[in-house]
Amino acid sequence: MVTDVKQYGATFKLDYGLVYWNSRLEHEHMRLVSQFNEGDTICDMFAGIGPFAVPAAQKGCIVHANYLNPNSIDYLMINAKINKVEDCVFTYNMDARVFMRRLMKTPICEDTLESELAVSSACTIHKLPSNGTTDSEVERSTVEAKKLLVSDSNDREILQGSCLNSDAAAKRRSENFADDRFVNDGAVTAMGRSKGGANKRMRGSMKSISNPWEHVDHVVMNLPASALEFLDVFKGLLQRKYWKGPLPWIHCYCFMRSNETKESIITEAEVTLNAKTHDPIFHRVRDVAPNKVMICLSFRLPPETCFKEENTSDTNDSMV
Ligand SMILES: C[S@@+](CC[C@H](N)C(=O)[O-])C[C@H]1O[C@@H](n2cnc3c(N)ncnc32)[C@H](O)[C@@H]1O
Repeated sequence: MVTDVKQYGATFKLDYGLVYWNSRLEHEHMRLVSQFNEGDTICDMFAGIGPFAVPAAQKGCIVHANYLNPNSIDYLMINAKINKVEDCVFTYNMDARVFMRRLMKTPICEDTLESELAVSSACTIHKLPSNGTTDSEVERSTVEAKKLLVSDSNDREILQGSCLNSDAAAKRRSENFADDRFVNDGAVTAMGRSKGGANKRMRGSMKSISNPWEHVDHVVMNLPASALEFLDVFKGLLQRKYWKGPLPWIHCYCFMRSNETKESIITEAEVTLNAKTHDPIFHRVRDVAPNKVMICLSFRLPPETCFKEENTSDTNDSMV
């Protein structure tokens, strides 16, 4: 059943039979987005139909939103369009670990700054991975995405519009912003495609756009049953020589059962990260069952986790 729901200023179209939606998370979506600033770069590893991604984009953030279920990505793109933020939301349809590794992959050639990002955007919905056929999860999700593409001509228009736009924007970002995160009005306007809405707002107000391998402000991980396990993706993910500014905040959702404590959850995260977190923030989201609460563990990514050693640059190629 297709229906429309509203969360604060955003409208979401969804089919309850095809996608995940939990209206009890409304306040949590808004709480987290309230921590983002205009111009921030956000990665949402488990984006669903966009309850973090769309309001973040409405706020003037650039959002890289990924999900394994192609039906959800379909609705995410529809919702980005409904809310007039399709130019700020880049969508990906692959396993979350593969997504992060591809997004953070540094330029193939430092001189041209040709980047894997364009490949990443292109291969998500309407193209096969360039030569990444070794990863069965990407392969599977891409095949599913291809099926989706031929299934409905109305959706196809939206899918292709969004993808083409993402590709063009990614290319422009490679050309214009690779050396300098701080861009002028004109460069940002060049990203805009539709009239009015968020784009109009962005023209006058957006301050910076970064290549994700250079800077990301927040990573959202809303997969409470196993997000803690996915923290391993950050090991050696970034290259110090490219990174600019502070490391990202990670917002990792998980369940805490009666036999667990705040300390045991943090320890589990730190074991996976292989590093200590500094002043992690522990937020209780909601009671899920008598002995189970959903929590959000937020912390800045420790440098010991994410920077590969300078002399192991080949690690970047072996990751995907
Ligand atoms: C709890 S939902 C969160 C959706 C959205 N962020 C929200 O708040 O409504 C997490 C979803 O992640 C998807 N998922 C599971 N494993 C995944 C993976 N390896 N990569 C990407 N998405 C995955 C599942 O389909 C699951 O429904």
